[in-house]
Amino acid sequence: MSSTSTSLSSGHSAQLIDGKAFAATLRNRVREEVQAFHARHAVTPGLAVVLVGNDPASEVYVRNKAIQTHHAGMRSFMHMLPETTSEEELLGLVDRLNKDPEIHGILVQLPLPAGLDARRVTNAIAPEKDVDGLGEVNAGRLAVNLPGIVPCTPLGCLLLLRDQLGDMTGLHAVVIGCSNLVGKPLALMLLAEGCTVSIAHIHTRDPAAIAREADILVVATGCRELVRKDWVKPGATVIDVGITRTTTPDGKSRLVGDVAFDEVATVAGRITPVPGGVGPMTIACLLSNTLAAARLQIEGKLP
Ligand SMILES: Nc1nc(=O)c2c([nH]1)NC[C@@H]1CN(c3ccc(C(=O)N[C@@H](CCC(=O)O)C(=O)O)cc3)C=[N+]21
Repeated sequence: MSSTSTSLSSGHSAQLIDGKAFAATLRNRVREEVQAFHARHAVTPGLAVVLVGNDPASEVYVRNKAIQTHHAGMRSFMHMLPETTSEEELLGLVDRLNKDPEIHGILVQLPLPAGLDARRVTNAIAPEKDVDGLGEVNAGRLAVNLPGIVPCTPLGCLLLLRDQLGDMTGLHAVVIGCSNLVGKPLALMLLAEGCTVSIAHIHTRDPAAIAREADILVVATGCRELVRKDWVKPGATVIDVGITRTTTPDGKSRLVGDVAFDEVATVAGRITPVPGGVGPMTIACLLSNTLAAARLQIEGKLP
């Protein structure tokens, strides 16, 4: 759905993958399903978001999450904790949220301030409430192809790719970046789709050469504009997960991705923009995961 050609003067120009429009469609579908769920069980799905410290960028995301959670007909519970919060206090909150029947999903915003063990906190979230899919139970279930809750950003990428490409069997997918949050789970999801998957990371000798083999190229490194035109096979589908905030010479704030968009769009077949690509899909998938978690807890099964 909703692809438009980028208006570049150069010969070949990529179709733009409109993540913002796709996310709006997904959020509407979640809202309808939340209504149907409420009609069956008289239960409103609830999402708890925990933010420790005051990182301004995180505060923006967290506020957006709360607004969109309400729009989807779900309840949102915000927990803003001071930078000085101890690990024991944070684990105590997670424990209370685990036991609270009004909460179906728990997300602890990352990164946590120095001194707090993110692995330990993430693992303390009950697996059936782990809407980020980052705990060992959900991560392990993904690795062995069992149903579970999968991380929001890779899920958003996968939904965009399925919508654009349909059956991906046999396509070569190259994922640049191997984080537990994005690259690694996405590589497993693409493998389950039947793709041949290569993962490039910080120690990869010639990432450009590997990227050039890709039918599907996903970039999740956090290195702004890492991927240039000569990294991309003509006609490839390019998904840009990176978001870096920069300031232009005239003092305006601007978001840039991990892909040099203007030049890559002249060779790629399809490409996601930043902003308006993967970012909005992440939040829409968080809402979808919260409903899935509520179904798992109330109906005993994942949708
Ligand atoms: N436990 C955890 N789970 C996360 O999923 C998580 C996290 N921690 N920490 C921070 C990152 C970042 N993240 C984004 C979500 C939406 C946009 C988004 O909507 N971006 C808009 C632009 C928003 C803007 O203008 O700033 C876009 O790309 O169009 C971006 C980034 C989720 N994260």
